[in-house]
Order: sequence, then structure tokens, then C-alpha cells
Amino acid sequence: MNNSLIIALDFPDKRTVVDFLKPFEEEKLFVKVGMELFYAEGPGIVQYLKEQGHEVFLDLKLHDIPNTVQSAMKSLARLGADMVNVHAAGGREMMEAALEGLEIGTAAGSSRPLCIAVTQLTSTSKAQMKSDQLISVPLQESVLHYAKRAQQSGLDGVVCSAQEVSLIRSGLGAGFLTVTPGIRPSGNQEGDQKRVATPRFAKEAGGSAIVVGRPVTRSAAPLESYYTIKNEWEGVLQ
Ligand SMILES: O=C(O)c1cc(=O)[nH]c(=O)n1[C@@H]1O[C@H](COP(=O)(O)O)[C@@H](O)[C@H]1O
Repeated sequence: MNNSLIIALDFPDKRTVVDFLKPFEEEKLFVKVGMELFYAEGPGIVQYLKEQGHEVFLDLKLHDIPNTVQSAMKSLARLGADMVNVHAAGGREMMEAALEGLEIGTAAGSSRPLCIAVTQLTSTSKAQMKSDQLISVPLQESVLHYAKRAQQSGLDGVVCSAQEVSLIRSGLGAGFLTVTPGIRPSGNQEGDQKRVATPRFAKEAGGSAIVVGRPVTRSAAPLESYYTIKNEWEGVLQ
């Protein structure tokens, strides 16, 4: 998990995924299946990607009452994903229920998928957090608070922006995962992302993994873009 570059397969169907992955034939990737792809293709897409030898982050961001989340996680545990997530805003009881569901649902002899919590979405700015959620503390404080609740609930880590990684690292220790979307190599459009960072910034901050979608999936040369980002993330470029 540590040092992973996770590609967000934000595509409408399996056919598009298969086409996109063709140039990556030689690579065993860490990919993310989000709502768009999962809702279109169902559990079979996770199984397919695992059969191709890829690691899979199943990003469905569960956020519901504890009982519902526990039951849903029991089902998700059987799909073979390596990592799943919830919204920390669902609260400690919900996060504990998520973990219990995963533990119950994981087959004997298999390992439980990692479970991480989304803190504040990387598409949220401080002004939006205040107007939409009525949270007036600095954004970093809100993220750290959610991260602490996730750790107290027994989760493996959080999703946050690279801008909050060093704060979480110093507050909660290096063993707690920080998975950072909102990655934009210099020159890339931010789009709907608000708290962005370069791969180099995320690496220097000590992030566990970066999640990259459009800078690779919408690139005219996805394989090239992937390697450029990977090299920057792994510190090969000076
Ligand atoms: O949980 C996530 O993966 C996630 C959390 C978050 O706070 N921000 C965020 O962008 N993501 C996901 O990370 C990916 C980022 O994609 P790009 O903005 O295209 O690089 C998308 O698939 C988002 O759903």
C-alpha cells in the first residue's frame, strides 16, 4: 500500500477500462473503482481487475446509519477489493460498524480490506466547508479531527489532501495511512478540485499513496503521463 500511485478508473463501462488499460499491459497497477464504474458494471469489474493482477481500491464512500453500513461492508468484503472507504462524517459508531462488517464478511484465510475514511473532500474549500457544513474551524483542524476519529474507530487511514498530510503524520503517527487525491502535476487543470498538490509535494509531505484520475485518464498519452507522475512521486526526477 505504501508509496502507491492509484489510478482512478473513472470510466462509464468495462469496455472503456479495457481499452484504457491496453498500453499498461506490462504493469501491475493499483486502480480505483469508483461509483460511476461500479454502478454500471457491478462486482464483476472488481473481480476482473483482480484477475488481471491489479490491486483495487473500491471507492464507494459509504455514509449511512451504522447498521446499514455494517451490512453493506459485509457484502463488499466478499468482492476481493484491497481497500474500501467511508465518510468520516458518518461518525465513530458508523466507522466501527464498517470495520465490524468487513471483519465478519472477510473469508477465513483472506485478509480484511483496508478501510479508510474520507475527511473533507479535496473538492471542498474552507469557504465551502463553512457555508455548506457550518464548520467554522480552520479546514486543517476539521481534517485532523476526522482523522483522529477514524483512528479511534480502528480504521487504517484517511483520504485527505496532500496539504494536510504532515499535520496528520505528526499528530497520528506514520503508521496511519494518508491517501491523497487532488493530485495535479504542474500545468494540469484543477477542474473541480480545490485542495490540490503536485506528486512531489505529496511525496515530500510523507503521503502513503496518491490518487490520480484525469491527469492520466484524460491525457492524450496516458502511459507517458502515468510514468511522468510515477517518477515524480517516487522521487526519480530531481
Ligand atoms: O475517495 C476518493 O478517492 C476521493 C476523495 C476526495 O476527497 N477527493 C477525490 O477526488 N477523490 C477521488 O479521487 C479521484 C480524483 O480524480 P481526478 O480529480 O480526476 O484526479 C476521483 O475518482 C475522486 O472520486
